[in-house]
Amino acid sequence: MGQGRVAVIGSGYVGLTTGACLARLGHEVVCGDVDAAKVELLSRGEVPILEDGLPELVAEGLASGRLRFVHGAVAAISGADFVFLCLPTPDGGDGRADLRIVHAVVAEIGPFLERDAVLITKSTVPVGTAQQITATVQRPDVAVVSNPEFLQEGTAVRNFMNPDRVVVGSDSRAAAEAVAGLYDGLSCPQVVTSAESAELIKYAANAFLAMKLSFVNSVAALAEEVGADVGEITYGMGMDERIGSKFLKAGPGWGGSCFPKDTKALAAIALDHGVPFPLLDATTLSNDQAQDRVAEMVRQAAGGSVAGKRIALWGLTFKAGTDDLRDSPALEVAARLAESGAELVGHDPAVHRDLPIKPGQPTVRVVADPIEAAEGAEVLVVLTEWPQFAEVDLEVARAVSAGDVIVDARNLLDTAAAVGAGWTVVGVGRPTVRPGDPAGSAATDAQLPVVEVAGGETGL
Ligand SMILES: NC(=O)C1=CN([C@@H]2O[C@H](COP(=O)(O)OP(=O)(O)OC[C@H]3O[C@@H](n4cnc5c(N)ncnc54)[C@H](O)[C@@H]3O)[C@@H](O)[C@H]2O)C=CC1
Ligand SMILES: O=C(O)[C@H]1O[C@H](OP(=O)(O)OP(=O)(O)OC[C@H]2O[C@@H](n3ccc(=O)[nH]c3=O)[C@H](O)[C@@H]2O)[C@H](O)[C@@H](O)[C@@H]1O
Repeated sequence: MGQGRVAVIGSGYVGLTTGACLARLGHEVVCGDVDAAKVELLSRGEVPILEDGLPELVAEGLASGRLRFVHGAVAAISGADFVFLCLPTPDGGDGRADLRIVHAVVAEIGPFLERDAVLITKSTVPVGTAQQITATVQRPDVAVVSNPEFLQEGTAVRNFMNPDRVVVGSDSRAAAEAVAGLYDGLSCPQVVTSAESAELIKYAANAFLAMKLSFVNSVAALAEEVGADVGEITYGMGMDERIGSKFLKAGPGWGGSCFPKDTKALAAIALDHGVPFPLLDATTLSNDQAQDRVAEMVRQAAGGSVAGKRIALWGLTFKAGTDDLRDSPALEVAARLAESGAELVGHDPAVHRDLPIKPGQPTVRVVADPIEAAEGAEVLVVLTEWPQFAEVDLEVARAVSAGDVIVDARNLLDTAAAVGAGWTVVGVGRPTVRPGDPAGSAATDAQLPVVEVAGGETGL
């Protein structure tokens, strides 16, 4: 396995996972972050984000001495052969990625990098960033490698340790292969490319996944109009191996810290290079529409207007299994309801404080229990697919609510049980089910029947 001392700059979702996992793979890792309070917490083994398995790995790394946390980037790179940049690259406001933090850190550490160190962008950065960094560093002995990260929040450790692939791209094949060598303990293909290709692989992968979800959410909108069920449709579509069954769940739009910004950033890259790429704008537009549609479902469920009405929100994070609220579709829907005058009470297993939806807007009052959120609510809305919500006693929820409609924007709940408890259930992309109706086609993917037919021998 490739060996070397590793510095990781930025100890957020990506940097902390990278540092802890590389330490598990046997490397000596020093993580540097500008946030002194975070460094202090991490040095004590306290992990400030919800990420399955990460506290255990951090504790293991600290105990073995292979993982350390220091304040600042320069302090982290002393003695490092490999320096990973895991810094924020947010939307700069016009869709383009804002690289100010990346460039500032590169300028800060450039003169202090060890001789022959390799500088690696793990942050998602636009095409040409490796070239720009090379120009900023002005060190012929220092190679720059793009090594994009594909982990998903909530399953970050598992994804890092069992990746579909590791991508490394650079002008220097030797440097790219040395970085790939750090992952030799993992059994996965290693893809060695140019820096430009590696940078684009990351954006293309994220935008493609976002496009897939936008497509499904538009199919869901159509299904609602024609009386079809998106669960049945995606089940049938997903059996085609060229399409695949993953990432086909309709919902309240997609979000998170990366899909929205990366889809816009790729659109900006295409625009800047004079390449028409209309699918990307359509992907974002369709997502806005999906969020609008869920807000409209809630308005209809409230009798045409939510003004002055209490609405219960089950789920606030951008998906289950994470505490991340960045670009959460749940908060996008909440913002639309707040603009229409709704009073919002929310519950989320990973959120323990009231939330300002957006600057200048009212807050979601956050309570500790889903039943408490339902108390006095005119409409109950499921916005995040936490499995805990499927366990709630819907009869009790119905008894404390002021209304009788659930908008299940994740198609999560047991519709038959909900209807049995007196609820009308409005799902995404499927027919509404009311008490007295047959339970309808509320089957989940797992429940759908497949009739196996013995294949004939055609000789083809
Ligand atoms: N969150 C995710 O699931 C994934 C994110 N990415 C990409 O990885 C990059 C980082 O994302 P996250 O880890 O989510 O961000 P984050 O916001 O969770 O973490 C960034 C960290 O960098 C630190 N930092 C900021 N300025 C600094 C400086 N000047 N010196 C040292 N540390 C500094 C912050 O204090 C923070 O701890 C972004 O480019 C993102 O697009 C890629 C794959 C997955
Ligand atoms: O670059 C990144 O930051 C990461 O972005 C996503 O990972 P993540 O943001 O953690 O979240 P996902 O699991 O991809 O979910 C994104 C959004 O799509 C939604 N989603 C996902 C899957 C699905 O079938 N339906 C659906 O609505 C989720 O609820 C969520 O709002 C990518 O999946 C990662 O590969 C990538 O590394």
